[in-house]
Amino acid sequence: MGVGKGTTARAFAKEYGVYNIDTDDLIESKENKEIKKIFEKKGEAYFRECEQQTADWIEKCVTGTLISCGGGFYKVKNLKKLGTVVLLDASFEWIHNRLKTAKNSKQKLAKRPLFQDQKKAKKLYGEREKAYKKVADVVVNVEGKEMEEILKEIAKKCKI
Ligand SMILES: Nc1ncnc2c1ncn2[C@@H]1O[C@H](COP(=O)(O)OP(=O)(O)OP(=O)(O)O)[C@@H](O)[C@H]1O
Ligand SMILES: O=C(O)C1=C[C@@H](O)[C@@H](O)[C@H](O)C1
Repeated sequence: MGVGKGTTARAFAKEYGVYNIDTDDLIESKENKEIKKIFEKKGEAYFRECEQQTADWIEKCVTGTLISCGGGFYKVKNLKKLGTVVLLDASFEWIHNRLKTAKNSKQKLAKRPLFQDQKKAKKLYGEREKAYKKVADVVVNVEGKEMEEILKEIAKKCKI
């Protein structure tokens, strides 16, 4: 969380004239509940089922679209059938530092149940780091880069 998936996806869509969708937004819309509430009322396992359903829908129905996803979405069974997987990479410290200074970061953190506790969040990052790199087709390090540079690198590496 917080590496900039949503912000980058929106900027990329604008620059390259494609549509973008976000799996967290799709789930909130389908469930008619914020993610925080889904975790509270139905639990994480239910949220993960929602992610798998979303992946199944994407596989069946979505083409030519940029998809930003939740931090745990990489675990869906059919990830590699959905398209080119781009990892926006940055260290935990860098992400955390930017979140501390970003103007909407308090709201952002409040919305994400798995990031309420910094120690636990760091542990989760450590557990996922290798798995993210394993599933990624393309890795773009975003630390200290301007958005323009990030977008160009994504486009070049994805041959767009
Ligand atoms: N290139 C950027 N320059 C400056 N601030 C940025 C940039 N990209 C993202 N941010 C800020 O960093 C924070 C996290 O970005 P964003 O919400 O896009 O992350 P995310 O990975 O989509 O998070 P989540 O998975 O929780 O939705 C936001 O406050 C956003 O405004
Ligand atoms: O990293 C995660 O597992 C999550 C990240 C968020 O984007 C949301 O998908 C949800 O809060 C879970």
